Amino acid sequence: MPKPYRIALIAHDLKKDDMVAFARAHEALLSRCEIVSTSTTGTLVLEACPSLSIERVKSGPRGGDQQIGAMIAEGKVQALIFFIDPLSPLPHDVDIKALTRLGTVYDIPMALNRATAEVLAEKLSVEEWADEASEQNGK
Ligand SMILES: O=C(CO)COP(=O)(O)O
Repeated sequence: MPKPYRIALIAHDLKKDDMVAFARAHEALLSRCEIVSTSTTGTLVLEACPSLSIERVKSGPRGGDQQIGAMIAEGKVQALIFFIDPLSPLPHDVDIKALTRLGTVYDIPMALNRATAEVLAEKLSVEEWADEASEQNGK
C-alpha cells in the first residue's frame, strides 16, 4: 500500500450502519490510512472508531460528494468506499453519479457495496503486510 494512502468513506443514510460496522471491523487498517468522509458519515465513523483521524467535508447533498470528486480528479484520493442506497430516491443523484463517474475516469478502486469493500480491505491488508515485510528485509 503506497503511503500516504487516502481513502474516502461515504454512506447513504440506510447504509450508515453498514459503514460503521465495516469501519469497526477494519479500524486497524483504516488507522494507517488518511481518511476523508462526507460530514455525517465521518461523524458516525469517528464516534465508533476514535483511533481514526478523519477529514470531514460537507454533507453529500450540500456538496460533499463534489468535494471528494474534486480530490479524486486532483489525485488526492486513492480509493473510494461508497455504500450507496439503490432503493431510495435522493435529491443529489446527479452529484452521486458525478462522483462515481470520476472514480471510473481516474481508475481508482471504488467499492459501492460492503462485499466489494471487504475484498478491497483484504487486498490493502495484504499489500501493507508485503510492504512491512520488505521494509524489515531492508528492501
Ligand atoms: O449523501 C451522501 C453521499 O451521497 C453522504 O452524506 P453524509 O455522510 O453527510 O450523510
